[in-house]
Amino acid sequence: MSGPERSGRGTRAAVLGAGSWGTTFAKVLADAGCAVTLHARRPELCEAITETGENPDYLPGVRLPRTLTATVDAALALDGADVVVLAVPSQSLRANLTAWAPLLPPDASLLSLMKGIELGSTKRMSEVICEVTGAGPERVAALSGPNLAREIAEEQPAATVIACPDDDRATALQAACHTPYFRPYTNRDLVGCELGGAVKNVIALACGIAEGMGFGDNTRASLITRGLAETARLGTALGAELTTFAGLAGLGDLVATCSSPLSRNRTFGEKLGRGMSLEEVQRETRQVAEGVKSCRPVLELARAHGIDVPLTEAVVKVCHDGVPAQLVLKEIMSREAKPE
Ligand SMILES: NC(=O)C1=CN([C@@H]2O[C@H](COP(=O)(O)OP(=O)(O)OC[C@H]3O[C@@H](n4cnc5c(N)ncnc54)[C@H](O)[C@@H]3O)[C@@H](O)[C@H]2O)C=CC1
Ligand SMILES: O=C(CO)COP(=O)(O)O
Repeated sequence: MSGPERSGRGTRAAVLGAGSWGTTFAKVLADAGCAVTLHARRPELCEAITETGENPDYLPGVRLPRTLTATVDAALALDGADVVVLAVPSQSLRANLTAWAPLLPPDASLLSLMKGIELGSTKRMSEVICEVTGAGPERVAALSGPNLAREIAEEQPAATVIACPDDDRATALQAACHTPYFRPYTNRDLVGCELGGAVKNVIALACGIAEGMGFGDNTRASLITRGLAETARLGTALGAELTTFAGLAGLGDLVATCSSPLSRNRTFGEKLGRGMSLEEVQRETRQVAEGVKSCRPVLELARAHGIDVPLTEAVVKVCHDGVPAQLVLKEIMSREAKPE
């Protein structure tokens, strides 16, 4: 593996989705030496990025590399791309990708940045990508890890995982985004990495709810640890490797998201824990908090495989069934006593 200095040189990348993570990752790719085009939906955002060299809506104050260009034209962004990065909210992937699929270069690697499970189908994002585009699984990868966008945009050091069943593609993607501040590892366990990313958002909601109810570090550590246990139970039932959950896409991401005030999921949960209704919190939330929608398909997946996921169940009750957090807490704490 080459060093991080410009190891992406010669790679053309299209990033579809100019929100906080799409824009940040476009910067990472450009800093690694790739030629990057960022696709945004709104012309006024494209203009602002082009004119000011910043994304004022999602990353105010962060200078974007001059080599990064923005466009509303998806065909232009995708023309000649070796790497296509998908960075839209999970529940909007299918509709967006249906429009983009005819424009995808035939051999491009398709890299998902998304951390969610599709409502209705209970599919992981890589499964949706294969289904909509007809791409073979070897072309599809997911990037996941403790990667709060704002910190990475500020070039604070962090590591991540690129999961892909094809080793050569994983290594090429690793080179394309390796910078002095962003260190990607490869992994073959796509199921485990995607599931870790999706379920940690649900557990981060639980941590936020606990925070909003006034509880401290013991509660959060208990939720993180038992949350990891239920993620690993579900993941291994779906074919993931147990060791993935001890890695960056498991424990790493869970710790970062559950602890950080930058996390949208944790912040969303905190407002619920303080007594706001789902609708009230949704009204004042501009960016996506994936766990709010993904908690239901995660629970559905768990039930279909006979796996006990009490924390996910608790989050579904608070978010969608209108059960007061105090009552859900009482239920969780009085579950049957058992060995760890
Ligand atoms: N922000 C972060 O720190 C990280 C986010 N992620 C994941 O990356 C994915 C994208 O997240 P962000 O960029 O943070 O989201 P965001 O809410 O900041 O931006 C979403 C982007 O998708 C676009 N979009 C396209 N179709 C849309 C639709 N139908 N509804 C709403 N927006 C639509 C929006 O215009 C916007 O550019 C999510 O799955 C998230 O979990 C993963 C790691 C870090
Ligand atoms: O996935 C993330 C960090 O790795 C971002 O978490 P939030 O979506 O909760 O902000």
